[in-house]
Amino acid sequence: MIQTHELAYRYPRGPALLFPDTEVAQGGTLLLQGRSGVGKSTWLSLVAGLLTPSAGRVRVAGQDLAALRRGERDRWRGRTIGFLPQRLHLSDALSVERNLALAFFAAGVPEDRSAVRAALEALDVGDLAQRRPHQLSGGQAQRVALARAILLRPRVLLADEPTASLDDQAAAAAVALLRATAQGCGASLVLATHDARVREALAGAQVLRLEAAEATA
Ligand SMILES: Nc1ncnc2c1ncn2[C@@H]1O[C@H](COP(=O)(O)OP(=O)(O)OP(=O)(O)O)[C@@H](O)[C@H]1O
Repeated sequence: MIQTHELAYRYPRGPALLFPDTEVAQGGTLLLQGRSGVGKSTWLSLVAGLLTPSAGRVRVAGQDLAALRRGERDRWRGRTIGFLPQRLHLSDALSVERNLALAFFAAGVPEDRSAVRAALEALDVGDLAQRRPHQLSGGQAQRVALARAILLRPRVLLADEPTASLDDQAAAAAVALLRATAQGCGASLVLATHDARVREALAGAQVLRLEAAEATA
């Protein structure tokens, strides 16, 4: 479940953004739409607790984010949010398996190697566990990043432009995979995209369309 109320964010040397109120049910799918620069990535970062709102409130899986102290917020995020960023942020210094293991460290919970193996198997990349990320194709790297995102069975799965660099077939597969993966762990799914193919694939899903509306505060 995600709820936002009068949410706004002002970048120190950038625009002030004001977001429409939103409610996404647990297990629901939200398409976050709007042209480039309108604030989709910012909205995702606010919901993930990576940015602190200038005004308004965010509640995710029953937790009011403003009630969390900084250190608590990082652990909360590690346990609650699965994030598939635009740039995948996999470390080439570590094997695929060790990249996933970092998620336990970030969440402050004991490492569980069998869960790492299970997540990689679920995304059909179990045989790549010992490779380094630079030895993977783009699609394989995305699957690995998705395996990392669901490793701790998040309540919310956030994906930022997951089809941006994919051809039609791969884009359809990525959307289907995200949906199935979110359903598999009962997570709410948010896809930020301006890709018409995703809109078509998820016709009927809840939509939040962001417009270029600057806050006056
Ligand atoms: N660190 C920053 N400092 C100042 N301005 C920023 C910063 N990050 C983003 N912005 C600005 O905030 C606005 C929203 O950016 P954001 O990345 O959220 O948009 P977006 O809708 O995700 O764009 P895209 O579709 O191109 O990824 C843009 O005008 C951007 O230039």
